[in-house]
Amino acid sequence: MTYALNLINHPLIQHKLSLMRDESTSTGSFRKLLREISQMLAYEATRDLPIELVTIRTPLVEMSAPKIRGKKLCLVSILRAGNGMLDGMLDVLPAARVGHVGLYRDPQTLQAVEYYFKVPDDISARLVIVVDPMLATGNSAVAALDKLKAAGASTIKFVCLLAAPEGVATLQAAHPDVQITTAALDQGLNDHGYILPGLGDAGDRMFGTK
Ligand SMILES: O=P(O)(O)OC[C@H]1O[C@H](OP(=O)(O)OP(=O)(O)O)[C@H](O)[C@@H]1O
Ligand SMILES: O=c1cc[nH]c(=O)[nH]1
Ligand SMILES: [Mg+2]
Repeated sequence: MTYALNLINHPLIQHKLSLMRDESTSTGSFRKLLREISQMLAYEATRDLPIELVTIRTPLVEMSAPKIRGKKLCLVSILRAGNGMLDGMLDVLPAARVGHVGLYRDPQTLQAVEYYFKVPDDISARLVIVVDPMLATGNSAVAALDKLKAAGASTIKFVCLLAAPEGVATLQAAHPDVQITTAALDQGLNDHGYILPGLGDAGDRMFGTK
């Protein structure tokens, strides 16, 4: 079974995303907006977490109260740009463990090149939420998920800000068990593998490196 794309059409997210796309938006605003949108995407991506009723005492009475049941969380950031989403996700999910996958996209081949990999030892026992703002060709996401599954991860979600149809198709073909949540599905890729209309290079805009 392949998960349907989880496209989040919330007006607040769409408004903030339009500000991020605007080329005149400053580095500081870009970072702040990505953090805010990621808080909301964390909320949407965890909508289906199972809950159980546990007995607690309020200051007045005993009650059966809902709490999240099942696997604990591990957020995984695809460096560098994933770190901009990680901050917002951790605002909402502060107890989550965190892993990092260092990947950059070779500008000629558009293949992902790995330079770092560090995840919690107990990743196989956790629900893994992988974050990267851009799903373009899908090569980086597929490479990250290949490595995470090899390290034992078995329940994985992927959350991004912008997706190209090509990237969604590639990721769903390689990892049909992974649900993709995104704030927008754009038109496609240009000749250099950039998302159109997109927002440019997410890492460079977030860190001011160009
Ligand atoms: O779907 P793909 O075609 O693989 O492209 C998406 C990747 O490109 C960007 O990273 P980049 O390689 O620019 O690295 P950076 O985050 O360090 O800037 C982005 O953050 C994704 O990881
Ligand atoms: O449009 C794109 C594609 C890949 N990486 C980016 O940062 N932006
Ligand atoms: Mg980049």
